[in-house]
Amino acid sequence: MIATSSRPVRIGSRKSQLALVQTEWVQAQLQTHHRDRAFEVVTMTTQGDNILDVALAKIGDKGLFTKELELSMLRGETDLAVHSLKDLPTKLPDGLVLAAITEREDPADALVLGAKWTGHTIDTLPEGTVIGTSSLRRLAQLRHHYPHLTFKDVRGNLNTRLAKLDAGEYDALILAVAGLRRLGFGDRISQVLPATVSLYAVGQGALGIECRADDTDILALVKTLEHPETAARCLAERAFLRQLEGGCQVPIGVHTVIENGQLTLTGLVASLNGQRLVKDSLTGDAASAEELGTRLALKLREQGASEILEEIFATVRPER
Ligand SMILES: NCc1[nH]cc(CCC(=O)O)c1CC(=O)O
Repeated sequence: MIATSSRPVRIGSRKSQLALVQTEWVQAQLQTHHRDRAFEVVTMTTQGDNILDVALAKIGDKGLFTKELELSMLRGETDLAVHSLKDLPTKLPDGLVLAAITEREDPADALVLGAKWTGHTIDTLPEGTVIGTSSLRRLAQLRHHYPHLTFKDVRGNLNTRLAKLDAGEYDALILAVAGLRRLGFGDRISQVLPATVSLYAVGQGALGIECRADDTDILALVKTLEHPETAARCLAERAFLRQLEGGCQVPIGVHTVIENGQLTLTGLVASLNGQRLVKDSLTGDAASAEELGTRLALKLREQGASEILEEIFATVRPER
């Protein structure tokens, strides 16, 4: 007799190539850990996949890439969802939880140069070179360090962006190392940007698995994929962001390391023009990761981050 629990576990995913590669990896991992269960992938389009003509920074809404996946779990049509952790809002809808965080790829940002700039680094690119990025975080930090470069918004999936670079619309792009490597474009990386140039996005390079809070069966299945060190780092980063954000995208970057159980979190809040950067670090027990994140956020607020954030909320808060 087939038990009810042998019904396939349904994994929700976006349809983008990167999302599918990530979800299929999670599916394969779950299958290895739970050979007696069946796992199937259910794909869906999210709001963020449809809005391709508006600069992402101007869309204040949280959860653009996650909402449809969450609604499907709440309706009982899927059992879990796989997200790029950096796209998952720091506050989840009632009834859903972040059940596991998987091992992180390199969380850094990468410089991808157009063919005519081969041999250059971000430091040697001349005045007026056009850099494509759609992230306020990358924009603010790079404007700060390289005011002579020109920045231009770029949208679309990774393939589209690389095609635009190759067509000469940009001289270079800044993209996450993780996404490039996962899609087999690791050889396009010209330079991995050091923390002195660009602090990464909260959760960048890690996958977040979300499920219903009361689904003990799925919670237990998914927990087997958790990577404790990545989880501690990302929980600190997410607590930091949660304390600072106020309903729209802001230039916030982080860097985390764990050594002998001690977690060091570096965080940065920047003004949009990159002229003001507030940056500091805290070290504490990795077991109290979230508390560390919150404390660092409050510390930055005391150092001027609150003024920067208020100014940004006043400028880019979307009209509704
Ligand atoms: N915002 C888009 C996005 N969401 C996740 C990744 C890939 C990297 C990751 O897993 O963090 C990317 C692309 C990018 O930022 O270059």
